[in-house]
Amino acid sequence: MADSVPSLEELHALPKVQQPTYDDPAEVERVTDQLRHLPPLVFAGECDELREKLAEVAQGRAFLLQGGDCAETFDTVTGDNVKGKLRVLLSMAVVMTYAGQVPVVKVGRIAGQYAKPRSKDLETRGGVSLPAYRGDAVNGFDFTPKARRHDPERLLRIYNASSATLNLVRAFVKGGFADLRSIHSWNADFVRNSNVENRYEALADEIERALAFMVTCGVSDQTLSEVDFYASHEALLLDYEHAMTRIDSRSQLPYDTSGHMVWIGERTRQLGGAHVKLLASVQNPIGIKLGPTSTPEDAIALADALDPDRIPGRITFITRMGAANVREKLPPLVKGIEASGRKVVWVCDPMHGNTFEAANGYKTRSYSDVVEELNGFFDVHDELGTWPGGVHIELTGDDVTECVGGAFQLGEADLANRYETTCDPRLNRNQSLELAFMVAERLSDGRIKRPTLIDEFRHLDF
Ligand SMILES: O=C[C@H](O)[C@H](O)COP(=O)(O)O
Ligand SMILES: C=C(OP(=O)(O)O)C(=O)O
Ligand SMILES: [Mn+2]
Repeated sequence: MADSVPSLEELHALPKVQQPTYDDPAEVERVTDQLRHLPPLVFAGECDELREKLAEVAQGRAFLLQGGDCAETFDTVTGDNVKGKLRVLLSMAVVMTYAGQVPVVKVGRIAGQYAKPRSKDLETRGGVSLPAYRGDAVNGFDFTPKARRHDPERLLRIYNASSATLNLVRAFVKGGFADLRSIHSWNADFVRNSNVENRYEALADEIERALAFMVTCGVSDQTLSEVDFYASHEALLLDYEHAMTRIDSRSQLPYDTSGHMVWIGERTRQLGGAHVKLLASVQNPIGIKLGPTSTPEDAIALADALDPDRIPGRITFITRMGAANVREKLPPLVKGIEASGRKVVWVCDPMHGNTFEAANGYKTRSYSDVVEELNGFFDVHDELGTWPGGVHIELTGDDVTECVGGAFQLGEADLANRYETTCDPRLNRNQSLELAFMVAERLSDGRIKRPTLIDEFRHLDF
């Protein structure tokens, strides 16, 4: 990649948006100095490995599942919470791999997703205005002046929280939890009688039979017991991401070691801006969010700025058009990039273009809009002959009530029951698994000649 890492001063001199306003620069410097001396959270070789897997996705030989919280919080860095997110992601991946018949690259919005861009700088309640909550990396969720102060010390806390999370994720995925032979137990405490559960259990039974056969044939134990799982987040806070950027001792090249994959958000992807400049200088695979106002020229210019050498797997475009826009807005972008000769990963984020406020004031999304955008995404790629490379989902392993619809037909009145997100509404575990079946169905459409598993499940009445 072309650029060397800019100094922090150079970065801050560039146009930048969505940054904290700290009141004591000396405090920020003390914190970033400490961060610079702490060990990297990820190893450069792992970032390369993920980039190579994403290159396979770009070629249409694999599919990306990227998912997790909108905003991780310090309070939810617990064993149960991390396990819950991991098991829903692993279950989704199994459904997509087996029913969709495609290898799935697994990436969490996890171990670093602590900073949020916001539409408004201030939040007003009962006539009182305070700084908006910008994620635990910046300030606290409580509506008090003390909590809402932008506190640089929090950057050290996100380092520690990310480190604890990643440590557990690594232990789970390499230490036996992800063993394919225990897929039944990942969802052992499903809500009984759910149609999603029936489908999952039927699929798990079939996989168990297939695994028994593979073991008999001599497939190695390690293949079944370990998975590769990667961490990603939005690289929003320039001070933090810059402090976590290190030179790889093997290659002498810079990597942002705060996560394996980092992405640039819809609000911070200005050409010539600080975020693009910083991420252009590191070797990690990079995501770029593209909303409905993006033009093909924007997409091409961003790809050129971030990937002048056209390194396979480097660029993932995460499109978030909204269900009503995707069929009109996505094709010009895909055509433009294809015409430029690039092979990128195209991922659908069916969440961020479909947010609305329910009558009772909750920020929510409808499961049917999510499915509608995904269907539009698959249809567009079918028509253009390009590969629909993956999905990017805000989800949780808990049975929260934040998005309406889905198998249990959650209504707006149900939102109050378990609305726990501090930012955007997430799919709960059942909605997430239901979505995985929908995606698997689209992936296997017309590609698998034998009667599909989905056909076999039809009698289950879902
Ligand atoms: O994921 C993030 C949100 O979409 C973003 O922070 C904007 O949310 P807001 O409109 O509530 O500020
Ligand atoms: C803020 C987010 O998305 P976007 O940049 O697409 O709005 C997000 O992914 O949480
Ligand atoms: Mn979000």
